[in-house]
Amino acid sequence: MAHIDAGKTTTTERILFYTGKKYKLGNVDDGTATMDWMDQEKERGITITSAATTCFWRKHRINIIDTPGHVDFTVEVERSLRVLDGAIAVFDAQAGVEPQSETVWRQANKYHVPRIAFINKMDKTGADFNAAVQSMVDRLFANPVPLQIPIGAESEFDGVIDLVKMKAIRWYDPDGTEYGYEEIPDELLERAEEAHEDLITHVAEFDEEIMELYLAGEPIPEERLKKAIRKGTLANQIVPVLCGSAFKNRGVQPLLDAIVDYLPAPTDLPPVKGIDPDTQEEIDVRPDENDPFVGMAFKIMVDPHVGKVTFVRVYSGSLTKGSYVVNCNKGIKERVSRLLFMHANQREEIDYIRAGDIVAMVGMKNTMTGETIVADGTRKVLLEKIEFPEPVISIAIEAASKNELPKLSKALQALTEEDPSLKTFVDPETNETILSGMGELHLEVVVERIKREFNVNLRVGHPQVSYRETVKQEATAEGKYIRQSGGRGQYGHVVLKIEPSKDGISFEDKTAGGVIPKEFISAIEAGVKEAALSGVLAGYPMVNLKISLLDGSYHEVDSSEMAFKIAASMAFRDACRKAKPTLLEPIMSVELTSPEEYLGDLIADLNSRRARIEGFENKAGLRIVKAHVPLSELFGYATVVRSLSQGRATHVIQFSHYAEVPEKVAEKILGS
Ligand SMILES: Nc1nc2c(ncn2[C@@H]2O[C@H](COP(=O)(O)OP(=O)(O)OP(=O)(O)O)[C@@H](O)[C@H]2O)c(=O)[nH]1
Repeated sequence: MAHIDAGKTTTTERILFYTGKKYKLGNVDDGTATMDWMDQEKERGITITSAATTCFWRKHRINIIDTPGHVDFTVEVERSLRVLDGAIAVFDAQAGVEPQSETVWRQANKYHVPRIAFINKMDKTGADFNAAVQSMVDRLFANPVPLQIPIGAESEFDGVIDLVKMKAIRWYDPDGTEYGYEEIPDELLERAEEAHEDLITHVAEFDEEIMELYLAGEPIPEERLKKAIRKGTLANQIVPVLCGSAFKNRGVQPLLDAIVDYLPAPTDLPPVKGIDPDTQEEIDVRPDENDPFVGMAFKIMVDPHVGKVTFVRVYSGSLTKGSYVVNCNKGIKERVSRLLFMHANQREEIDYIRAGDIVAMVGMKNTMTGETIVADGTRKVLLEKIEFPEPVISIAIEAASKNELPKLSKALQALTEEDPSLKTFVDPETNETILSGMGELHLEVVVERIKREFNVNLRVGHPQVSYRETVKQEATAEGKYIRQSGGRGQYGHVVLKIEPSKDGISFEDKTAGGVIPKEFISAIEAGVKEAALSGVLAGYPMVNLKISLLDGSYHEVDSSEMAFKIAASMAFRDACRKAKPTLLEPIMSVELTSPEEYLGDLIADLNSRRARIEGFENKAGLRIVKAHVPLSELFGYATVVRSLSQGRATHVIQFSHYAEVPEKVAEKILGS
């Protein structure tokens, strides 16, 4: 995981090369990287989807997911961190911690994922190992502990010093396959000894035995030190730091050693908590092959050769191909016809999987990302869902001719199944198909895929902001849906209160004494939630509402779920109109990095975009500006930054929060 361009894909490629899964070195720059298999990834030189792959090192199986660095594809990072047990955070030795690394670091914190840091690009001009490590402290509040220091930097970079073994490691051929341990060069001995002592004092903070040995001035055996580093890493108390240059084939084998030595095996982890969907009781899901099978689907992909595959992390038990599983979220049975290990763009058929594996399943039809599957006939378990952010930006698309409509709908179904941050719907007013996603690049990539992979000619509108609606005060309203025109009538009657809340939409039944029979309450809730999908101001989805059902009445014969649903929707819309409805817009956090001389112009420009400047920082001779800016003001921003700074400023935009649209601006949006 890392910021865009830190070198994740290059590092992963090297790992595949040295572990023997690939016989030729692939490069991102000439489009031969195996991990970036989608055409657009090769053309754009970025990772878009995260491919899962398996390799072996020192008799350990390592499952790797190479994640994208661009903010528009954070869902890939989110789901990968949700199912992986450890992470390598790759940093650029010259740039240090960059904005997107902060985001992924927070995501890894959320899932308590132990990490190792790899300071890559030690060969690059301006590479500075110590500054990069310090930036982990300053910007990530991490506790980095170097296990290596570099020998030289920039074009002089020539290997690393292993502070655990207290040896130098040097590589002897351009491919980096031959390497060996040597004595530490004299001129670096003093620095290495200081760094070694630093390592020990760090580890001694949480390992008493090492503290005692250290205080007594006794040598600490290598194995003992490694054990302590492993303990600290697993407990997320320290982050071991290594360095190298993936591009120049230096430093990757020790990184593989560190994965084996310091990152957890599935069996090192505490049981995962699940719940029984029927009784809501908590269940411990243990990483034990002999327990019943429990797995989580975390990615759906259409593989060009095998068709639809579902990537599953196995948390417990084992499964053979051809077995039936039960999807506990949907209560349906699915058959797993084939099991595959994916090696980037190749696949290996297997018969049997077990706890800890990450595997591609073929045959499941209805299981979606984030759903739990168990072996048929065993206890049901629900694992915690994966959270995905809401899309903030939309475009209208249209098939160029009617004949292409079936292909378009097939494309949309496949792509939304694959990508939970992509939403699509038909605008009832204009009849246009709307695609909503995380950013301009995200939607651009999706549109290209529809054109190329599904062969649909498309007309594409301009990007639009996904607004939301909410209310500013409390209001109560009544909804009656009563029809008595011969035969069986309709009778639904509810009184609802709505009020602003912090997030989401919640519904509570506050009626007592059966004024409305239980079986209609869920129809009322469904009616309210459906109505909330399009707000009363301009039809945008409503958020941040608490809805209470206060009162109502029913009719012995005429009441039906449908009648209550309609009554609820009427009451809800009426209450919203009374409760000061208001428009919300997505606010993005923008981080600009620029040489001082362009700062004035860039800030003046930001101010013209309703920006709120949050602060300034200095880093490596550059100025960093942090600001909050409404998304509607940011279309085409990249071009402006480029021209105002002669291409020398860079920026990162990511979603921050929703905020009320100022009245003047809202009038314009609603009037249009
Ligand atoms: N000098 C130098 N360049 C490197 C090194 N590693 C990677 N690069 C270059 O940095 C660029 C980005 O590398 P990638 O491996 O695509 O980076 P990434 O982190 O996977 O990028 P995204 O997937 O798009 O987020 C490419 O041009 C690489 O050749 C390195 O060790 N030294």
